[in-house]
Amino acid sequence: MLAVRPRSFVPFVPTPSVSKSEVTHVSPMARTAPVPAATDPAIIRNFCIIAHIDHGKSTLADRMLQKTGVVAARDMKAQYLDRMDIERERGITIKSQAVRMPWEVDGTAHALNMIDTPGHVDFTYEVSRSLAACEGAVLLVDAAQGIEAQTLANLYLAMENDLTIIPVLNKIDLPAAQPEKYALELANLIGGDPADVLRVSGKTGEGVEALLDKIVRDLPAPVGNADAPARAMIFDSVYDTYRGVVTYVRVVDGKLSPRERIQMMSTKASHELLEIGVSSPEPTPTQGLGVGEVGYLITGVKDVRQSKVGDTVTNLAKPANESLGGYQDPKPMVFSGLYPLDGSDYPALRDALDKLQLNDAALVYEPETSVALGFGFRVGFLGLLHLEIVRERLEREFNLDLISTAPNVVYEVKTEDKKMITVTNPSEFPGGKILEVHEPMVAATVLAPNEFVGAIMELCQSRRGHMRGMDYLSEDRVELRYWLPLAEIVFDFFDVLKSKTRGYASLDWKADGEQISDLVKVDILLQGEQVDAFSAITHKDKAYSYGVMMTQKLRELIPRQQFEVPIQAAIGSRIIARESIRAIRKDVLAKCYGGDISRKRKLLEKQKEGKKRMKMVGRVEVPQEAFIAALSSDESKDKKK
Ligand SMILES: Nc1nc2c(ncn2[C@@H]2O[C@H](COP(=O)(O)OP(=O)(O)OP(=O)(O)O)[C@@H](O)[C@H]2O)c(=O)[nH]1
Repeated sequence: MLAVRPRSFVPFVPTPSVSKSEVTHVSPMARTAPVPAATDPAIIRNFCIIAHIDHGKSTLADRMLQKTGVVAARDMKAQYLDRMDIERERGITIKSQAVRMPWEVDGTAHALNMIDTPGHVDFTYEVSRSLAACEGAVLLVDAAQGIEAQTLANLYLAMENDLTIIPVLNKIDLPAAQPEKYALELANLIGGDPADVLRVSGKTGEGVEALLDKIVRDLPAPVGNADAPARAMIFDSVYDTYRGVVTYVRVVDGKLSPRERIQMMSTKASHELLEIGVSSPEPTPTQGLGVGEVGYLITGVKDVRQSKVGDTVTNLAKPANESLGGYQDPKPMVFSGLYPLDGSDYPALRDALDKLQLNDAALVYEPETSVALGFGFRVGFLGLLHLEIVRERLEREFNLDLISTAPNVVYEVKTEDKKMITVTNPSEFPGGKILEVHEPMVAATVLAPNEFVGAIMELCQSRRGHMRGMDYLSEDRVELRYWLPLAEIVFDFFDVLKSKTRGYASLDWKADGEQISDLVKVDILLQGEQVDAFSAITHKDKAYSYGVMMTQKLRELIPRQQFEVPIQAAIGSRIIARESIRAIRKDVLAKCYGGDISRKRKLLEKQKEGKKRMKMVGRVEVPQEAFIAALSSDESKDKKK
């Protein structure tokens, strides 16, 4: 599937505390001499670390930075490469970074370029581009957990890119580690001898030097044509407040030099190379980047959409004929409406989205209005994690209070006159006769101990899944493959899976075609008026339960009014569920007793404030909290993934 992820606004300024002299000084051994300039491809090794989430990639990467002397121990903060605050808090890697590290083997100084990759399924495209920039991959597996779904998914991606794989077991310091068992599992998976599986601890540093040696010895050096027109692949592109967009590239052929003009092959846009250099790990300008080298470019462009992940950079004066291929535009998979709680924040929300987009090529949005929620935006995301991150940043960095509508996937609807309509919002679902509704599908892989096979099958079946296969990875671990509708998997599937398997199952999925399904739009009516924010597209068999769930929930959330309020769920004009809120008589006089005018005024002020928070839907007053509570059911469920 496709992906580019949100970027940080972290200033790209060298840290004064890591000066060059210190770097050599702190080096733990003589093997970490400074990387020579103008590198001969024979001494370069480009690799990445691939792993299931939480298996310890970032910790190992940190330890490598320390062992190679590029970061002094005292400057080491946990997860040096995960710069974004949200990343640190959640302990996940969202953006990838490339770092150059010196490492000497048999008296020869080598330059190791390590590309840290994100692990979440929303950002798989990022992983695949990072892999394409490497010759080898360290396949890292937690020695207390064994192979998980993303271990497999990433391994397959690495194999598709013809990478040399170095299998490594991490966390061997843990008392629960079972290196023998999992070395065998790994060896069965990729072939080879279990004794060749390296054992390391990112935490204590044990085995890390042996791993660096193995990277130098086992991985092939990059090959390319130094005399050909330049071709470099963009594998990351980050917006920086001071310098504009910083683009990370891997040079395949030719050379890129400072001050020359370069061209982006997909858009044909040309830019001047203001600066070119390598990260070690702070940016260090160089006289250019040659075959096999990994580094950064600064051209002064202000928007990452002008420098997209997967695109090929070439010289404008001597352009290459063919791009490196594999370029895809990021495609949003999940849409949600974002509305400011306070209507007057609408321009601020628009400005904030504009700013975030500078740094996130995958973020798309357009204005939308809702009867219930007022002015807002329909925003497209790569997945729920992407949605949460964007929302959190809008709230945190731009101080906005937001309501988001229940997320939905994109449907293609064929109407009676054979027109195909793309529906990103349930309210766009056409009313008349519908011939077909196409929904996006995913190929999902679940890994779990075999005692849970029954529970997993039951869950996938209830989510309209089609089984595609099942394999035993070892005697007690099974891999199940399903074809499932994206809409069924993207929201709470992982949570339910975890609870049904006591946390032992892991999940990975990628977009895989579409299917025609029996889908309908369920509307929610209050006092006979449709509330657009609550409409949903569901499978026909699930429409009734959605209707009942939503009407019951709203009955609890909406305060009693002075008249009876029917809450109905309907498919077209057919009512499928109904609840009603009984009437109350509001004793307005009770608030005004006593003669003190200031007290009366205070009461009036309070009432006015209360009214402000009410949204009028027809004649029914719906407190904003009811919208939030009703819409929040599907949110924040993807966190643990
Ligand atoms: N005991 C022990 N714990 C480790 C080791 N390596 C990592 N951890 C812990 O495992 C957890 C996950 O480590 P990370 O480095 O954040 O894992 P990651 O794979 O980078 O995770 P993402 O960035 O979310 O993909 C952290 O709590 C680490 O402290 C190790 O060698 N031994």
